[in-house]
Amino acid sequence: MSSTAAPQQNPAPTAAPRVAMLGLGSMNGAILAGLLASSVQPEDVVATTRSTATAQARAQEHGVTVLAEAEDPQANQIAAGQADIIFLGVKPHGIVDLAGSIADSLKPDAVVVSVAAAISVEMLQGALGQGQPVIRSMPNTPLSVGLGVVGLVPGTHASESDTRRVQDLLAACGTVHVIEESQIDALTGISGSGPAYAFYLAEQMAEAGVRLGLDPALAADLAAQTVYGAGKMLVSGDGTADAAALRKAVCSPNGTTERAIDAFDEHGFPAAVAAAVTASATRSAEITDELRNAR
Ligand SMILES: NC(=O)c1ccc[n+]([C@@H]2O[C@H](COP(=O)([O-])OP(=O)(O)OC[C@H]3O[C@@H](n4cnc5c(N)ncnc54)[C@H](OP(=O)(O)O)[C@@H]3O)[C@@H](O)[C@H]2O)c1
Ligand code: PRO
Repeated sequence: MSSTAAPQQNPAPTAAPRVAMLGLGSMNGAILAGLLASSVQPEDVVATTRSTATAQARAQEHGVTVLAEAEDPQANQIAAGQADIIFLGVKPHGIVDLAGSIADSLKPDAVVVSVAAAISVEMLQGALGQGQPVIRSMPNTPLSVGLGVVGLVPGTHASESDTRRVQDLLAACGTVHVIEESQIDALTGISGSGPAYAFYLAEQMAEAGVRLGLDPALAADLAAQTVYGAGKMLVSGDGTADAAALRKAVCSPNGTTERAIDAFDEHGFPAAVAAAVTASATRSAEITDELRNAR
C-alpha cells in the first residue's frame, strides 16, 4: 500500500452493495445523503439509531428503513447481518462495544467501516471476529453534497478488493485517499474537522459585515457565496490550483485586500490556523489513548 494513493473522484458508479449505517447522526447521515444522491438505492440501505424519535425523523428524511435500538435491542445485529458494507457511526466511546455486539451477526466477507475519530484499527479488529475485514475512515460532512474528503486506513484483513469496494462507493460523493494509520490524526485536523473552520470563517465574515452596517441576510449570503466560489476555484481546472497564487491574484498593490491580509497576519491568522489544525490532530491522538487506557 502506498502512503497516499492517487485520489479518486467521481468515477462511473458500479453495482451498489447492501449498506448498513449503524448510527445515523451528522456523519453517517451525510454519507447516506451522498450515497443516495449517487450510486445507492434506498432499498439497499438499513440504518439504526438509538431512539425511536430519531429513527422516525431520519427515515422520513432519507426514505430508508431505520430501526431504533430502543424498540428492538437487536436492531444493529439485524441491520449489520444483511449488509455487505457496514458504517459504524456512533460516538467514539461507543464504537468498540457496537463492533463487538455485531461481530457474530456479520457475513464473513462484509466490510466494517468505522467513521469514528480516534478509534484505531487494532481496537476495531480486537472487537470483531478473527479475519473480518475492517477499514478505519475519517470522512467529512461535505460528502452529503458530493464534495467530501475521506481518508481510509485498511485493516490487516481488508483485501485490496475490499478497500476498492469501499473506495468506489465513497468516490461517488467525494475524494478518497488511502493512507497509513500514522497520518490519520493529521488528516482529521485538516479535512475531518476542516468544514467547521470554513463555516467559522463564513460566520465571522458575515458578522463583521453586519458590524459595518450590512443587512444580516445579505452579509451571510456574501460570505457563503465567497467561500463557495473560492473553494470551487481551488479545486477546478487541472488540479494544479495554488492557494497562494489565487490569493495573490486578488491583492492589488496597496489595495484593499493587501490591507486585509496584512491585518490577518498582524492578528496571528497563520498561527491561529496552525494551532487549530494541530489541536484537532492532537485531540484525536489523545482520545485514542484515553479509550485504550479505559479498556
Ligand atoms: N460530525 C462530523 O463532522 C464527523 C466527521 C468525521 C467523523 N465523525 C465521527 O462520526 C461519529 C458520529 O458522530 P456524529 O457527529 O455523527 O454524532 P451524532 O450526530 O451524535 O450521531 C450519533 C448517532 O448514533 C446513534 N446511536 C447512538 N448509540 C447507538 C446505538 N447503540 N445503536 C444505534 N445507533 C446509536 C444516535 O442515535 P440517537 O440520535 O437516537 O441517539 C445518532 O443517530 C463519531 O465517532 C465521530 O468521531 C464525525
Ligand atoms: N468531527 C468529529 C469531532 O469533532 C471528528 C472530526 C470532525 O470529534
